[in-house]
Amino acid sequence: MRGHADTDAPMLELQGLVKRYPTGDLALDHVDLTVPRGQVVALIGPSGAGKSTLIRCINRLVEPSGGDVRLDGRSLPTQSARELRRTRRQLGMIFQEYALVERLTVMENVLSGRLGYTGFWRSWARRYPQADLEQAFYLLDRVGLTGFENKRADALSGGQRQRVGIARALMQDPLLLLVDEPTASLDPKTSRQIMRLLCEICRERGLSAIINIHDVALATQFADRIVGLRKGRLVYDGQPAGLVPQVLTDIYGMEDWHDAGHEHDADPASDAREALAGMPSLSITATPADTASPASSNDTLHTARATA
Ligand SMILES: Nc1ncnc2c1ncn2[C@@H]1O[C@H](COP(=O)(O)OP(=O)(O)OP(=O)(O)O)[C@@H](O)[C@H]1O
Repeated sequence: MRGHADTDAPMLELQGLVKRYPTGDLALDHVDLTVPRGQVVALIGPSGAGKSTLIRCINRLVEPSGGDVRLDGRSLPTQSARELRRTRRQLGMIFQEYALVERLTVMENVLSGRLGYTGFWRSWARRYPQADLEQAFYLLDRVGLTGFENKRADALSGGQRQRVGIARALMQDPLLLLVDEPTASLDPKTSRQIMRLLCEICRERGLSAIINIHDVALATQFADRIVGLRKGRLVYDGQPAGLVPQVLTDIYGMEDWHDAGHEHDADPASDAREALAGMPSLSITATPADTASPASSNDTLHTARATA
């Protein structure tokens, strides 16, 4: 890994983060979150909870309305455009829709991760330093795409495209990965493979990540920590094992979570069985609501629980 800062600060700190859109929607309502180095956080919550907004406020694709975002000790909201460009190099973004350049090859797409370092003209002339080329080959091998270097992006499957997206983000040598619904367009088996790959790579590299993901089973299986958002507020912050039915109700609202496992068990498709094997959150056994306490003492949790 190259060029990482060496401070004792947490990798990411959100302090009282607020986002109110011009329409009046309050998407984030004073969110506090600290992510240490090397931790993989899954961000879950119902549609409209503010997950994408939170991810985008970190790299200022969406401008926060209030509060602070600190990356490795440096505050982002006040950075000038020039400083922000530099900071964004250190934030690897992986999108649901891959955001590849369709007519470029896999190798060119991966190398575009170095754009922020190499400069436009050098990239345009396709003159990348040897070290970047070697790194791109290495990363393509790591994500399982050796031999695909010269394929055009538009000739790839969804899973292969997401692997390119991961390699491209890693090419930036980021401090933090921001991952927005990486599996939303993928089948269950591919989703699981992609989530496993992402989390393995983070662990290998000591890389922190925030992954916005709808699939609670994948989140609990692969992430170190779960953060649940509801109506822009943090209502769960703790271990995957703490996602008991009462907590799921706090996050998503009323539902019979005990039935969820049975539905999945009944799925006849073998891919789905493979994808769903060993899902901790969906093999939940009945836990009395009054003993179901998440691993966090976050105050907003109790507020939200009271209103759930
Ligand atoms: N560009 C926008 N302008 C106005 N309101 C917005 C905008 N983007 C999001 N919102 C609102 O902000 C709230 C949070 O939206 P956001 O997309 O962050 O939620 P989400 O949890 O990512 O949802 P989903 O899981 O459906 O993607 C919602 O009420 C949404 O309608």
